Amino acid sequence: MLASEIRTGLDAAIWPATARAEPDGDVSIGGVRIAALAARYGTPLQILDEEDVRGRCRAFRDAFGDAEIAYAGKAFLCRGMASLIAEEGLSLDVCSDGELAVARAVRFPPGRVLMHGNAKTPDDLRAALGYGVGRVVADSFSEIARLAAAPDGARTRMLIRVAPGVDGGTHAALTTGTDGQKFGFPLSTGAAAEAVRRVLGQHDAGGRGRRGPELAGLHCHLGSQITALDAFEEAARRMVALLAAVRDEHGVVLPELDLGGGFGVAYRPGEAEVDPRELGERVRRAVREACALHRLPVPRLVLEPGRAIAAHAGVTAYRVVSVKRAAAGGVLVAVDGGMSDNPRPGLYGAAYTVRLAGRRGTGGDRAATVVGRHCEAGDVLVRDARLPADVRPGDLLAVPCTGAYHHSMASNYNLVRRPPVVAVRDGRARTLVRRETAEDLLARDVG
Ligand SMILES: Cc1ncc(COP(=O)(O)O)c(C=O)c1O
Ligand SMILES: N[C@@H](CCCC[NH3+])C(=O)O
Repeated sequence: MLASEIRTGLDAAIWPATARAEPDGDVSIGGVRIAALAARYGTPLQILDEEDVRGRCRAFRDAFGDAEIAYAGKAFLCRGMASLIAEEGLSLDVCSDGELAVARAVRFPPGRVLMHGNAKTPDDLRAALGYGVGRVVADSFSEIARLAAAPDGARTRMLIRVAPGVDGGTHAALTTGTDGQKFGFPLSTGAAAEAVRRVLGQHDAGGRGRRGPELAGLHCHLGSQITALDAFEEAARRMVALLAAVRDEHGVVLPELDLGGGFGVAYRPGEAEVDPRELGERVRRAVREACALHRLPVPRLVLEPGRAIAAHAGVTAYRVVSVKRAAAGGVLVAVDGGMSDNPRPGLYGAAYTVRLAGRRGTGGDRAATVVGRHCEAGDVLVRDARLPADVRPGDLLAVPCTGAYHHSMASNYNLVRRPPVVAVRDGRARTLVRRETAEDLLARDVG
């Protein structure tokens, strides 16, 4: 056991920073016990450790010096989270007018908002330009033309999203830096250089000064849940080479280089995870060295971590509804949530750990599969789990590392109501997002 594990009784690499195993078998987070939270808010319940989020924001800021750290809101966004991100001095990456509406609701500083998306709708762009976001990350030639033609277009700043042809070795559905996927302008085909040409070509058209947005720099994002640091280094080198090619062709030194996010986290003990400090050292060194090679000034870096900020802060508490003996041995433990609050096992084969909370189990552990309540045989939350032999209906189970891409990807499948998100800190809990009600479900059903 690691020293940290002995101190908290939990694997610190998996559980939130303030999580503690209590002597009676319960788990507390932010000084509040899961059993107390479940009694007050019901289950399923998504718990967010505020200290954990803040600590990870600071770790990224410390690791990257004067770089801009933009939290990727797609991982988990609500007003409380946006405020916390703003307080910690991070910027915010949004990818829809819906995410922007949340930023707007807390008056997130517009200059620190980046708008992404491979298919931004007219509403997305209107909202971005209307709010005066700091950068729009252009993803297609038609978007470049639309921005040039937009009434507010000339007042915004733009990054061009490049697919640098680097494979981060993650799940195919999460790979976004290679050729042949839908995001960005491929480097290999010359499309990225052509995108730069189009934007800069608008600037001196007819000697009338700049039409369309100012080109602030280049962007790439290799994908998500990547742990190979050499992939980020290689992308940095290729992107700096493109910055140098832009300088050589146009005489323009672009000031910003956004290397995206995608930093992988450990969901289970022993899994690899990106250490922000090591990432910062290696990526900054790769950029510095590439800039020296090309005799370029070092651009201002932007990083966009989503999962690495939010994942570990989240724990989902479920109530056991039934326990069945499984034909293949062990037990099937069915809980009151499932693929509607965590679609990741079904989508990516994602694996989790689970633990009994609220009491101490007896009789040793046995093999268990934790399944959800939905009408699909594939609604499995945790495979290959081990749970106390006496686990029974009414028990609480806690699944760690559910802070990113859980609430944000939750659905109403089977018209199940989405769970609340409750932030905990210093012995207090506060609702960030309340539980959905039957009235909520019926509110849009106007037929
Ligand atoms: C453009 C962009 N930036 C940042 C992220 C955040 O990724 P992650 O949550 O893996 O850090 C994503 C999602 O993969 C993205 O599409
Ligand atoms: N939804 C994915 C991550 C997608 C990243 C967004 N660009 C996941 O849960 O792992």
